[in-house]
Amino acid sequence: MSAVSVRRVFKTYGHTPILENVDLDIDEGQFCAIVGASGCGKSTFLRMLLAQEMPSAGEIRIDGQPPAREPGPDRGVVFQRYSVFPHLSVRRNLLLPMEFGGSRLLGRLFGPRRQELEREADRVLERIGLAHMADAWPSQLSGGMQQRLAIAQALALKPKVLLLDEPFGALDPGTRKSMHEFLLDLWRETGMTIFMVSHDLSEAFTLANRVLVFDKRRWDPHDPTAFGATVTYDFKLTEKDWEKPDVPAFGPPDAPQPAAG
Ligand SMILES: Nc1ncnc2c1ncn2[C@@H]1O[C@H](COP(=O)(O)OP(=O)(O)OP(=O)(O)O)[C@@H](O)[C@H]1O
Repeated sequence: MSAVSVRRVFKTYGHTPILENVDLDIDEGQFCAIVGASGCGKSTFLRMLLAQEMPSAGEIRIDGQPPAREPGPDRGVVFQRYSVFPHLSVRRNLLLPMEFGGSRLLGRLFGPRRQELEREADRVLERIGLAHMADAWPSQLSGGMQQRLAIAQALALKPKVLLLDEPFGALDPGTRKSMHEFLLDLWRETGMTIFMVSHDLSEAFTLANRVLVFDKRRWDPHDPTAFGATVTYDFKLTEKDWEKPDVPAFGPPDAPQPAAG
């Protein structure tokens, strides 16, 4: 059974089709990058995996079940804009999901298990270059630092499915590279299934082992909103073809091309 199955999913807002006939099987442990033109429905697709939106038609299954409406350790999520708790220190921000993961019924943990988690949190903070800020408030961190913390927070739960919506967009190139390595290490360690929306093709092809291109198959020049997007290319990469393949430019197939000069 696929970890995630998407069967003939359509999504419409009002009368406007956004996605049409998306049909996918994602294996457990696959790292799927989702790329496509702005506004083609990539975030909408992620929101359907989170059950924040329902398909207008078709169905989505995660481990054979419809995606749960409640957030839980089965799915972690990171959005482009960092979303950490402003009233908790950096260390507490990281400990909170760890405690939640380790003690779902009992609430806060105490004793040796808690000390173990604190040591684990400190190791992660060291790893993401925030050890010196462990006792600071999020407001004292730069945007890039806050995003690193948000990513580490989502990963702390070791979710089965991780959903990333442009998670590295706001990071400087050096930080971005070290967060790429951090994510890849955790992916290899945990074998979680990852969906990552990215506008950066090289990032998509460097990190993921499957790249889904969302685009419109049909295009009405008189009404650009007449048709929704679907998966037009599905690149399954092996270690050997980790190099970026020749990917066509995004855009509707029959859209007028900009005039040269
Ligand atoms: N709640 C909503 N109600 C109505 N229209 C919406 C809603 N959410 C998204 N849309 C529209 O659906 C389309 C797809 O939006 P979405 O954010 O999924 O695109 P995207 O591919 O993630 O874009 P970007 O790359 O720019 O982030 C857009 O035209 C957007 O305006």
